[in-house]
Amino acid sequence: MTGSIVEFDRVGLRYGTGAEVLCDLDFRLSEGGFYFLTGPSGAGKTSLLKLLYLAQRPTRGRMSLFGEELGELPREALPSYRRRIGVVFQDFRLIRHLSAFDNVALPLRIAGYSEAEVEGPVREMLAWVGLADRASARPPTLSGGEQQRVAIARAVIARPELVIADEPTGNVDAAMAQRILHLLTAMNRLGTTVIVATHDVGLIAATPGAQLIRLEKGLLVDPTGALRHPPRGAQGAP
Ligand SMILES: Nc1ncnc2c1ncn2[C@@H]1O[C@H](COP(=O)(O)OP(=O)(O)OP(=O)(O)O)[C@@H](O)[C@H]1O
Repeated sequence: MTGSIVEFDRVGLRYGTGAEVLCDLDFRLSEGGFYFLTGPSGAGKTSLLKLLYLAQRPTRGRMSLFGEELGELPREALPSYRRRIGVVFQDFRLIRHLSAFDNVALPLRIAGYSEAEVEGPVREMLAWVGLADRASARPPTLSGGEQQRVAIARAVIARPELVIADEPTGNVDAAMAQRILHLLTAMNRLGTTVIVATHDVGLIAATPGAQLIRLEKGLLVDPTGALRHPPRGAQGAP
């Protein structure tokens, strides 16, 4: 049986003094699984992803990541956790003054790779996402779809243990969406756990082995209980 990479135990989140936007979330994600997070606009998908990539802390309940309970972790420990996670943000968050190449290279440089080790993989990844000829372009000169592809390349380049992607195909055409899905499923086969928030039913249909996590008004819809108690050996890999 695979272990859980993420465990939520009655997790709730509210922003400031507002109502809870996530309530009583109880679920586990298996190491090596592929998950789609779905639900209507405003259901709380981005908020749930923010908890996973440690941009927000739960206001209630307990959450563990990579087998560690987060409530007990000092703030200084968070960066080392974040380095194990690749994130594709809904609004990309590229560094404006760095070229596409340097944006994608960033996680490798932070991890201490030499320039000789960075060059080849970054060029290869940019070629994979169709941006070989845009390597020296800065984000403000790239289209939305091109920026999204740089963001995806940056999220996966350092082979993180967990990839979290918020609508990663929202700005690209159907052929590029398939290519991005292929990249994510290939990483998943190598052992990376992947969670993708999406409204794209075509993407979900093209990934038959993936598991669905559905949120509605901040609540997890899990009628079979499969997300609370994953069956033995469940991986969800396509
Ligand atoms: N920083 C914030 N401060 C206050 N409320 C917020 C904040 N971010 C999100 N919300 C509220 O939390 C709820 C869930 O928003 P969230 O962005 O998580 O939904 P979503 O499912 O990702 O929506 P979409 O599909 O439109 O991206 C919404 O009611 C939203 O208004």
